[in-house]
Amino acid sequence: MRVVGLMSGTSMDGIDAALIETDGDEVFWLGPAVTRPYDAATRALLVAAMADARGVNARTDRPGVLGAAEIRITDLHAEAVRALLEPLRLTLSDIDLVGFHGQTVIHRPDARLTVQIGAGERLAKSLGVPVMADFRAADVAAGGEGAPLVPVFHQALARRLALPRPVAVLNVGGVANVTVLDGAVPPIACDTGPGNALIDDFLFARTKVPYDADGRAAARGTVDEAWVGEVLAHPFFSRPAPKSLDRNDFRAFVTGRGGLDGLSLEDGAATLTALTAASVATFAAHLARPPASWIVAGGGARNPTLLAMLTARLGADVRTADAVGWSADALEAHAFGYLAARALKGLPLTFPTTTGVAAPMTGGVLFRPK
Ligand SMILES: Nc1ncnc2c1ncn2[C@@H]1O[C@H](COP(=O)(O)OP(=O)(O)OP(=O)(O)O)[C@@H](O)[C@H]1O
Ligand SMILES: CC(=O)N[C@H]1[C@@H]2OC[C@@H](O2)[C@@H](O)[C@@H]1O[C@H](C)C(=O)O
Repeated sequence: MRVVGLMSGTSMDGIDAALIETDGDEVFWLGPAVTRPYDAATRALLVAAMADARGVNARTDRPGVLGAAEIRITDLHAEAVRALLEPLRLTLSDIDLVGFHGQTVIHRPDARLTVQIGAGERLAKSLGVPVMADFRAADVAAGGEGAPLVPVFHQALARRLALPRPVAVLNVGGVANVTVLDGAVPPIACDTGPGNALIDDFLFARTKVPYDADGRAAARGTVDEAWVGEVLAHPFFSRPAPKSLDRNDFRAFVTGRGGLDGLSLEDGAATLTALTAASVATFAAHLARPPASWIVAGGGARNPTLLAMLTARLGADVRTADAVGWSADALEAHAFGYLAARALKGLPLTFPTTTGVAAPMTGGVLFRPK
């Protein structure tokens, strides 16, 4: 199948669209990708939608601006698909399926609630292509964490890699999540803690620049190790996998810990970057067999200061997804193309060791164009 995967992650920076060829088991081709950044108005609408989402009790509730945000992002996803295909001289009739993650606005697996806005039916109608959406709902309804979903894709990709095992694939988006692959054993996976979200928020509050470009501010700063240690004392970090996070959970991690107000821009950025690296190292320290090789994807792979801190704190080989022939920027979009193909075939997406669901299960909701 030739599938377009679509991801709009917790950083709310835009939409990634990527082509993939797969039968839902093997990955035959990781194709080209595009990123369509959100404009300021869309980002503001999503921030407002996330605030309104706190009033959601059922998956179908759309209070406040949620309904408007859902239509806006659905139409932007349709544009992203067209923008991906046009330069490749492909048309929509060349595409078998679209995997549409949508935008997470609330994730509370403890309350069996996770909502990704994005109207599958509207997208299928607009594109004239079947759309697989709502990937997390079935797992959460069955008592799973609903995240991470990418481990089964990491496992398929890593089969071909000649790297010392165990291999860990670390995605550093707004939230960071990891998959540990160790031979035939099912992958162990979970969210590890903050990825870039706290760094982004801190940089924006201080400078109105939305992220620490190339980790430059952090590279000049000194880490407040005591603060990092205090945050890591939060029970989330010692809880064994599986476990997942909502972007809003981070507030609880840092509240009441003195904040970083007294630190310079550089020291604050260094401390938050170290927190991301240290939370990954804390996870690794709890494993029976710590990974020998780490592959880093997501926006964090572009941050050399973070990569250096990960190398230092993990004491293992750390390389980027690009360095092993994958795409650090498009890996999640590729993943949702792969997951869509699996879901179409009824193959499992989630497992007891990835989301804590009782038995392997498939997911996704298929929308056919009328
Ligand atoms: N050159 C760079 N230097 C430092 N950080 C960068 C760079 N490029 C991207 N980033 C970081 O990566 C973030 C975007 O990462 P990514 O697109 O992987 O997140 P996401 O997919 O939205 O999140 P998630 O995986 O949590 O859903 C940006 O917000 C920024 O913090
Ligand atoms: C609820 C939700 O959208 N979670 C995202 C988020 O962003 C990163 C991390 O937290 C991960 O668990 C998940 O996305 C990836 C793609 C996943 O499900 O594998």
